[in-house]
Amino acid sequence: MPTLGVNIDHIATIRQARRTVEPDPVAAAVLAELGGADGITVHLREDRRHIQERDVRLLRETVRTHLNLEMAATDQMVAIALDIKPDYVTLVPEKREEVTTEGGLDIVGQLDRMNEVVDKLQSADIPVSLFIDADNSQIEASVKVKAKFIELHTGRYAEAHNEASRQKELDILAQGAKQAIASGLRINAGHGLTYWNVYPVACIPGMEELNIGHTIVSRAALVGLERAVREMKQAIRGEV
Ligand SMILES: CC(=O)[C@@H](O)[C@H](O)COP(=O)(O)O
Ligand SMILES: NCC(=O)COP(=O)(O)O
Repeated sequence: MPTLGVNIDHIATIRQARRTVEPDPVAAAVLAELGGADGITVHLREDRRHIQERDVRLLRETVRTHLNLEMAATDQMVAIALDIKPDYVTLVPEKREEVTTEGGLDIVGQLDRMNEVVDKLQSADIPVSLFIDADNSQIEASVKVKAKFIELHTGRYAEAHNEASRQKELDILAQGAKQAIASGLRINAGHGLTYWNVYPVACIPGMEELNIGHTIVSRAALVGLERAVREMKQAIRGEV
């Protein structure tokens, strides 16, 4: 079965809603690891809407599993990655106005640039994963640029509205995984996975790691709410 990389971006989203210091993603990473996370994933977006550079620097010091830094393939981000040295980098596409990552990277359309970025990072011993759709030509291009991993974008599978389209998207992911492994790539997957849709993706042969965030942070907010209210009542009574 694949390992679990817990994406803690949306802990930082709550903090940034008030530009305050809580909740701290660094504390969240410790708790995620105590809960069994096999890795910690953060997406340092160019617009810094959630995770901040300070978070990545501190996480580099505190994470005991492995740190996966998701980032756009820009010069600024490459410089940050070379300085902080995460355990691996996942290159992702970014649009400023998007609510969340909308699709996979176009490796085919920017082969030279991807080649350059993958080479810079991997020459510094930072393995690179490319976040792509399970598309034949994008997988071939990922092999050409010599990335160690790809992360299959599971967004379309997650958003499928009925069983038939979900099964169709799952078959596409499984076929992409098969092609990638046969070409020597290692495979991860993520985006939009939930407690209800994760298992079929976890069963795809050769899947190494699933990166999951939003659903875990959402559930944490609900399962932790009763205790949080109880503790505030105690605080009001001067008991904590
Ligand atoms: C690339 C990816 O799937 C994650 O980084 C996800 O996008 C979480 O971050 P956002 O919610 O900011 O998109
Ligand atoms: N790369 C996917 C990821 O890190 C988490 O995505 P999500 O579970 O927050 O949709």
